[in-house]
Amino acid sequence: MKHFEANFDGLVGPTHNYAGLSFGNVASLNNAALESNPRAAAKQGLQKAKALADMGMVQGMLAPQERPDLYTLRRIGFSGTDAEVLQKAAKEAPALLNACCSASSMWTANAATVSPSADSRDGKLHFTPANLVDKLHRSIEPITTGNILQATFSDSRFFSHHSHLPEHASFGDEGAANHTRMCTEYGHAGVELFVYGQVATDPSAPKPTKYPARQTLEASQAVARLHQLDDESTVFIQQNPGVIDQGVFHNDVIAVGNQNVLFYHEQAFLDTQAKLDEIRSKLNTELHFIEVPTNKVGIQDAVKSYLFNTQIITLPNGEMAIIAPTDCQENPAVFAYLNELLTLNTPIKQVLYFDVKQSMQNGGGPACLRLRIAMNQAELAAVNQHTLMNDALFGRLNAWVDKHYRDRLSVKDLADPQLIIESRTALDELTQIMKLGSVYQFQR
Ligand SMILES: NCCC[C@H](NC(=O)CCC(=O)O)C(=O)O
Repeated sequence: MKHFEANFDGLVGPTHNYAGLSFGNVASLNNAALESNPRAAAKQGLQKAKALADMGMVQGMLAPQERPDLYTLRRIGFSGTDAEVLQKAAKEAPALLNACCSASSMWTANAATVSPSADSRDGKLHFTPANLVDKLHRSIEPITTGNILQATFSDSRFFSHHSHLPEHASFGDEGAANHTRMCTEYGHAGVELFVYGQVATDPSAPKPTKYPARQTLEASQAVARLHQLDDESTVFIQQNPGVIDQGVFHNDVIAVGNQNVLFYHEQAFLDTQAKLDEIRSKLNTELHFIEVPTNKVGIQDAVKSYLFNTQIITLPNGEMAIIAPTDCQENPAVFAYLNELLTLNTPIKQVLYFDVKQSMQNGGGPACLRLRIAMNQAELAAVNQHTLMNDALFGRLNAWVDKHYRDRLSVKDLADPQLIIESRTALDELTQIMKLGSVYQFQR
């Protein structure tokens, strides 16, 4: 049966804004208080998704979440009408209001960890929504994420959905941003790499000192157990704490894999050589470990340009391409490296640049915007077909964005009660376009 890797991109929500919510994420902090353009953000994401579909890739979209999150605001004691809840929160706890308004679910690399059926003992495709406990504004995502994933991958003959891990720092889980998979063919058993930032149950183990390590080994191991993966098909790698302290808040800011290619910075991991040997022993095939040295691209350039937050995709002709943000073109060291990479006799034969600056300004590159799902033809046929990108969906979603989204939004606009009405009207219509049913609380 045919098998391939699908990308499901997060549709940017109507409240996309810059609130400086992510300590340890340099772009989020540096761009706090910048005015955003939700309409442009959504359209940049749609352009990238459509371009991949046009290249013959399987491309889907995942719906955004309902924001402002009035349920959380009520849960923490703000009462009255919707408008009163917003006004009181804006006055008494503006930082909490900001956290309840983020469109951060757009970064679907953090929505969940996904293991394909080829790797799991029960032969099903497994999903575990990430609990995202390290950041308040993201910790309110997993329940609705689970609803959206179940509405998109609903057929229980093929798909197995788990609940998110316990909501405690010991199980800090950021989903696929800290997970990559190596394989020969997408439909054959591969090796799943789980990259963690700290060991929660061992206080003496290495960890960053300045910024948080969002992913724990305990969380990664729990996901591997839930997904029925064997020791032989998993490798657990610790991220270098030193790079977390320089702004590498997820592994996908410093490494990315596709099939038999692992593209990573020389400083990305601890015990690099031993871990590469382990991958080699567990995946017996020709592997391309493309290590980028510090003297060619420093950590600051990697973080600023998001060289590793690129998507490496296998095109229908079998060649690989890198989908990079235009920020990589604008950084001389990174641009020179990417041009050199194309001459290095690796499977990567082209680099395509996309403007995703609205997302980049919050620390999300092309890879953050997508959730990868390796699947086969039968599984694809079981997916909600109204979520799959094609000319019709692209047209409908662009028209939907034009109709409902603002072209500027600043943090002070988040208390505007009109924004809730606009957002709910838009999402209600979206659930009809994508035939999702009632995934949002306001619809239940
Ligand atoms: N995978 C990319 C995730 C980026 C995301 N940024 C944010 O949430 C920034 C939100 C803000 O600051 O308004 C994060 O850090 O988790």
